[in-house]
Amino acid sequence: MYPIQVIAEVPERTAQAAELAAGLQPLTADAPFALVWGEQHLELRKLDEPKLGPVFVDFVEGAVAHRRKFGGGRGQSIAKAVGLKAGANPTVVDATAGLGRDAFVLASLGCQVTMLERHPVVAALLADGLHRAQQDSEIGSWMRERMFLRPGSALENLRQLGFTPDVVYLDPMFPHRQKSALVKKEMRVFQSLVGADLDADALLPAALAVAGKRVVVKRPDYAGYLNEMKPGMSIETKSNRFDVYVISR
Ligand SMILES: C[S@@+](CC[C@H](N)C(=O)[O-])C[C@H]1O[C@@H](n2cnc3c(N)ncnc32)[C@H](O)[C@@H]1O
Repeated sequence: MYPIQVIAEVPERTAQAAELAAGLQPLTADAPFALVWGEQHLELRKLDEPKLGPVFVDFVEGAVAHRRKFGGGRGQSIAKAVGLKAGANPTVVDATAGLGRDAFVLASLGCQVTMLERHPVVAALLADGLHRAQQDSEIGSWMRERMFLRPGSALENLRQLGFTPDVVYLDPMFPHRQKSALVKKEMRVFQSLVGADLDADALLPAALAVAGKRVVVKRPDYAGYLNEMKPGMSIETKSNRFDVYVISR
């Protein structure tokens, strides 16, 4: 059961809200979370902590858009981790898509990225953000060609991809070490909805079985290796680590 209610704030969104609610059954009327369809977008609110603010996906003007314009381009650690080089744009399956930020960075650098997301609320937020970005006059054309979403469990979806991705990228939720007040407001709402991905270890063998060239796992710098498997190399950033498993078949 998802402790969430679906609300249409404007009449034009009533049908979409009803469709979404039907897919999320059963709902609880007094749920602490609400998915709210407003005029512009779909957003997640934590009703018992309104100060935390809403969570929604914005590839056009949000923080990821800023990073696309002013970030480190192909010199970024995530780009090096997936093997992006001049003339090499690997195809990527992001098997733990979340709010699609990492996937968007890779797509904006030229990768074709298929996102898998099992949490239906997160998948709904992602689908809305993707839809709006695909209509945008600046980024819409390449978004339509490079970013795709398949809702559902990665363990099943990875087996049924129908193609061999160069890279499978994993970033499962890890319990946060920082004091909760220090965690960004948006992340607190997201984390309290999704919780820790306690079954994450199983993703690594599943990813290694389908990736053509490498599997990349993003971890906080204080976390151990996923599935306790030592990677071939690690790329460290200020607070994260990209563990890279190169495939040799
Ligand atoms: C830490 S978030 C990913 C954040 C993402 N890298 C970003 O940049 O926005 C982890 C996400 O993976 C999803 N997830 C975890 N295990 C999964 C699985 N087996 N299949 C599909 N999605 C999964 C969770 O629901 C959660 O939304």
